[in-house]
Amino acid sequence: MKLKFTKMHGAGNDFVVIDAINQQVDFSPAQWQALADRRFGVGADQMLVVEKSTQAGCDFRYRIFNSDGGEVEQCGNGARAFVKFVAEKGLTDRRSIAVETMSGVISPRLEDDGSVTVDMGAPVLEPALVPFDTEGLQGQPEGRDTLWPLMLELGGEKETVLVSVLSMGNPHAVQVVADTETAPVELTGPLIEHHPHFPKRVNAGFMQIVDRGHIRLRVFERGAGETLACGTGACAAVVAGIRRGLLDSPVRVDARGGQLSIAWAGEGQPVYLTGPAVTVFEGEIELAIN
Ligand SMILES: N[C@H](CCC[C@H](N)C(=O)O)C(=O)O
Repeated sequence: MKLKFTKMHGAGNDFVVIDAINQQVDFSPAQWQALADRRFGVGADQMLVVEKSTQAGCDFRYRIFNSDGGEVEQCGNGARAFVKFVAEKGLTDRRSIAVETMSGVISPRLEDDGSVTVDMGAPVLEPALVPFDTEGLQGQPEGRDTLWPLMLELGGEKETVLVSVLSMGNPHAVQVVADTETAPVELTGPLIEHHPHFPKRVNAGFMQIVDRGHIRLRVFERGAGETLACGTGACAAVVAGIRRGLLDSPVRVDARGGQLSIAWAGEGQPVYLTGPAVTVFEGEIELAIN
């Protein structure tokens, strides 16, 4: 079957965006993986699916599939591409929309300068809801945050990393490192992603504090590996840094693929993510796997 898609990115985190209102889209994990493959398919970190919402007050439903084929709860960079896509395709004449996701309603808004600001909702800080199993772990309070020790096994060597754990609808484990460029992201990222204390796996963030309003961030994403930017990862890192007393809102986040800005007014308040959304090309693909 032929599928129309739009290739987009948000600060280098790249997406295949699909209108499932005017096309029939019902793929298996294997088909999503095939679409995301950078050699045999279109190639993307995530696939974003646009549907009509049945939820009162919502304009659209937004489904997200990682390049490993798994459906997930949230994607911040994708939310910016989503609102640009529906505006460009004439699926709405509104610049600010309410979008239903697996983890609740988010509200992206197209700004006059072409950037997009997304109300990502409030962070979830209760470990059990992340979900994170704290059984057998001794948390260490730091400010209003708690640092949790994760034991990692690396080539027979044991290493413990201290992480902040929270959810932006999807799970995040964030650690502070001296220098993101020399941080062992490729080595420890997968070990954290698959750590047994995270029953749904986890996105692993590596944050370098530049000053109280500026961080550098790399994220080894659940189900996608390291990406050039992670919107929910940027939200999680800034929330963790503010709770630890290391950062003041708003915070500039330098990802490898571009710059994001995060604002958070504190406990119970929504996190605002601002950044670019770029359309790269339109395409059509005949999906071989049925
Ligand atoms: N890999 C993430 C989903 C994509 C998040 C990221 N691309 C963003 O911009 O938030 C997860 O499994 O939770």
